[in-house]
Amino acid sequence: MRELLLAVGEDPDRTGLRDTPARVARAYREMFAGLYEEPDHVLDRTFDESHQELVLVTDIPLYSCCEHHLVPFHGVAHVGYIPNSQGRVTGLSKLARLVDLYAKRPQVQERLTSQVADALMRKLQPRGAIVVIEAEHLCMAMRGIRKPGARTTTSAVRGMLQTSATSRAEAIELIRSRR
Ligand SMILES: Nc1nc2c(ncn2[C@@H]2O[C@H](COP(=O)(O)OP(=O)(O)OP(=O)(O)O)[C@@H](O)[C@H]2O)c(=O)[nH]1
Ligand SMILES: [Zn+2]
Repeated sequence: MRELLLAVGEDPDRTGLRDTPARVARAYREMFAGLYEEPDHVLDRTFDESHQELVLVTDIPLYSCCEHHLVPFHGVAHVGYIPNSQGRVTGLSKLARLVDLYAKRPQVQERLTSQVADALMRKLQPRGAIVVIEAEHLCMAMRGIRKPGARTTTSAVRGMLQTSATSRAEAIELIRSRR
């Protein structure tokens, strides 16, 4: 970080910047903590609720970091799944924890979206999963093309939510009509 400050023409020894490299190191440790966490552990505890229809958590706030520019992208994630025939469900907070874990890595939005869906499929073996992420990329807002407000939507749909048009339509409708 000291080298970086020098490279942009700053004086890393001036009072305001003296603690910055260590401060940024601590901030990065937090922002990229997901690199050191095991996603499957998030979903270790499940409950047998014999619920076999859609479970959907919408508007999970999301902060991640674009791996191309190392600047933030932020928005919301909607995460849903249809439990398997045993009705194995996870705690609702775990869906948000999963989003957080993968968001706290250098990311691209597409990979973040599919990683969450794939972790759900792997661990819960649900009949289907859907993840939709809507985000604004600051690398497109504050620099470069400079289009603040432009929003990117990505989706990852697996299993029955991919193959059954009715199931997918129900989930999409619930995501669209929220609030
Ligand atoms: N697919 C995808 N692209 C992203 C994401 N975040 C940032 N980008 C894009 O990554 C691309 C990197 O393009 P480059 O041409 O290598 O970099 P650049 O010269 O800084 O590009 P500009 O942003 O167009 O100025 C840009 O088009 C970004 O908009 C993401 O999550 N997914
Ligand atoms: Zn970027």
